[in-house]
Amino acid sequence: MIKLNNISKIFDISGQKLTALNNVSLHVPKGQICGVIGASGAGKSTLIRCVNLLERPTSGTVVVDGKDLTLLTDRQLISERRNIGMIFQHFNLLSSRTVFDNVALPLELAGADKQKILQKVSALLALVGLTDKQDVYPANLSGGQKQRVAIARALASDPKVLLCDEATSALDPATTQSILKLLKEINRSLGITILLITHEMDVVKRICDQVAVIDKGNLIEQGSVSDIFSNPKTKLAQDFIRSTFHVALPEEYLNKLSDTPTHEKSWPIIKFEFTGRSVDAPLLSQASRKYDIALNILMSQIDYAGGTKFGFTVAEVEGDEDAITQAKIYLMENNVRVEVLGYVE
Ligand SMILES: Nc1ncnc2c1ncn2[C@@H]1O[C@H](COP(=O)(O)OP(=O)(O)OP(=O)(O)O)[C@@H](O)[C@H]1O
Repeated sequence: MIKLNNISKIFDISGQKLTALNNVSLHVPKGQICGVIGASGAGKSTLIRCVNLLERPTSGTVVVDGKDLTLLTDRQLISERRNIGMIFQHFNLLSSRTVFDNVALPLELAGADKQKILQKVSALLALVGLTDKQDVYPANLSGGQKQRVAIARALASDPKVLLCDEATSALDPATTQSILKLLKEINRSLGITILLITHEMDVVKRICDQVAVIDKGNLIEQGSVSDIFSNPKTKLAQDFIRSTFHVALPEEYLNKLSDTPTHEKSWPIIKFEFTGRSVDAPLLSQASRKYDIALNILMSQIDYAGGTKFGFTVAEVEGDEDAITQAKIYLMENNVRVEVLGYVE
């Protein structure tokens, strides 16, 4: 549905060339949700803006629903853009218009009659759960409600594609979850293809089918969410996945932690990280039994993304030094990442 072929975008800033996108190719099949993740300045906004030619690529082609947008006249482009809805981090609602009138705007611009507008806007407000807010002005809405209005407005022209530019970055975690749920519902019920950009792997984990990692204008890794989560190849992808887990040891342990064992009963605190490649078996119990070591679990977070189980467990490991080494080797052989965080008495 979306095909970016060898897109490059070079900005000219007072004679200085800045390559924001370097030969990027991305294909999002119909009905899929694809997330592009990257750090600040990586080129995410430029990439998503190239899809509806808000930003015209310096080279490469943009094909949406079989049409190469780079070949269209301005007039044809305006018409084709009706197929591509877009929502933004800061909602971009018109403050002088009510909720109803904001959603009605694209229909008015397309010359729809009053009856059609009433019917369509009412249905969209019901879809996003804002029927009771139709006469309210944006200033009197919460961030989540504003984004719902923006989603309804983006859907008014029955787009085939929805572009989401950091759509949840200005929202608190609970509201983020509710907006992501709404986007997933829209994707499923209306079959809309979604391309979103984000700097949070949590967003990708929640709703995406595919993910692409962008770094300094280059797409350095892409694939299905389950593939990338189970076998991230680049350090950046690994770091993004790790960032979805928060290793926060209890204060008491942090204060007692030293880099080296201080005496013979100084036990290691070990982080065991499970990826999709880890053998799906009770590995920690097996290691504990096999090598006669005791695991005092301090924290554990296991999650699923794209059907893959991953996460980590942090434990104080008590036992003979050789036994602990053997257990570590056993776990590593089963694709568990093992990291000694320090030692406690
Ligand atoms: N209109 C522009 N003119 C000149 N340079 C630009 C323009 N838009 C973006 N850039 C530059 O292109 C690079 C990529 O910017 P972009 O906004 O796409 O990154 P991003 O990943 O979306 O970052 P953020 O998450 O901070 O929004 C940056 O170095 C930025 O300064």
